[in-house]
Amino acid sequence: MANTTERLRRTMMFVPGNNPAMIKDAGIFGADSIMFDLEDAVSMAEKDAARYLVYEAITTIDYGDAELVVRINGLDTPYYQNDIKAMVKAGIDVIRLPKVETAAMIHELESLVATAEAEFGCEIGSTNLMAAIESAKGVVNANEIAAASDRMIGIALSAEDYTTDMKTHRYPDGQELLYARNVILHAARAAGIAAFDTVFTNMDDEEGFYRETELIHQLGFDGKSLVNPRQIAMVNKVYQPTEKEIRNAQQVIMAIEQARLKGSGVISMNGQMVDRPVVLRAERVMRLAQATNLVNSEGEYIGK
Ligand SMILES: CC(C)(COP(=O)(O)OP(=O)(O)OC[C@H]1O[C@@H](n2cnc3c(N)ncnc32)[C@H](O)[C@@H]1OP(=O)(O)O)[C@@H](O)C(=O)NCCC(=O)NCCSC(=O)C[C@@](O)(CC(=O)O)C(=O)O
Ligand SMILES: [Mg+2]
Repeated sequence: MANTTERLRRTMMFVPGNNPAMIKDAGIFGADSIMFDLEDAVSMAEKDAARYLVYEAITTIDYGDAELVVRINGLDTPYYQNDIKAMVKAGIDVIRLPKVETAAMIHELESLVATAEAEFGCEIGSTNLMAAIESAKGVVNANEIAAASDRMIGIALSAEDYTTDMKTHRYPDGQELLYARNVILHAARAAGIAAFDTVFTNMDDEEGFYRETELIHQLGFDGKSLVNPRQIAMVNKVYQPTEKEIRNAQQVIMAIEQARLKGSGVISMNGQMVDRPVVLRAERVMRLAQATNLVNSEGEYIGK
């Protein structure tokens, strides 16, 4: 079974591992996950210094409730083994492996992580994993990658490298990503793990950012990789359930309880059939509403 622990992962913000100022303040913006980058944001000359800096940050700075993720260097580099050792020793929550193309790559990562956990006296299995899919081969093998380990918490689309591999580039309507987004989403859902959409890199195009976030929310992604703190509030706004959705979810949950008391699993509410999938969706809306403080402990809508 995959690691299905459900936590909010709407926003996973990249923080360059060689930038002390950004690393120091990364916790103040309210990202669900902070992702320290040791890979493409860091030049070859700074790889060792960045690893050391990120290790120090994780072991000394209080990032509150944020999940701490590190994007290590790829398995085709001379850096990944030292990255894994240092990050496991630091007690990182999640290791994100870039440019994953096969399940065997996740197996190799898993084995090195287990060895490091044993070496540093960490609980075996305490380090979660995720994969970034950045090529056609990765998309083709997404099902096996998503199911490759019990430690996997999610898979992410990485559109900058992916569109390069596909001999195209990114367009405003995102048609070039439609197939990969759907494959990644289905692979994640089939494996019971999270799916993350790609970064949006034009900081001045707020309208484009909203359009893309609304699309991936509609498709069913858990969240998005981000490059800038200004993008966090915009994603949260799209992912926040509306008052109408919350009130409807409350009604659905009350209606089905009444139905169950009468021995039925299906009921009509305002002309709408309410059965198990409708109830599961309503429960998810309420979990999101609780996590975002839109309801009180009694489940009553309190807004913001
Ligand atoms: C984009 C920009 C240059 C814009 O600069 P700007 O100067 O316009 O930013 P401003 O908004 O003015 O900053 C206001 C204040 O926030 C601070 N601040 C900004 N960003 C912050 C941040 N990320 N973390 C903490 N703090 C931050 C800043 O220091 C300032 O603080 P202060 O001075 O105190 O006011 C900057 O954000 C940035 O460098 N981003 C990270 C870029 C990065 O990591 N790229 C690699 C990952 S993608 C990749 O590899 C492709 C991929 O692999 C992806 C995949 O796999 O998914 C694929 O293939 O698709
Ligand atoms: Mg990339």
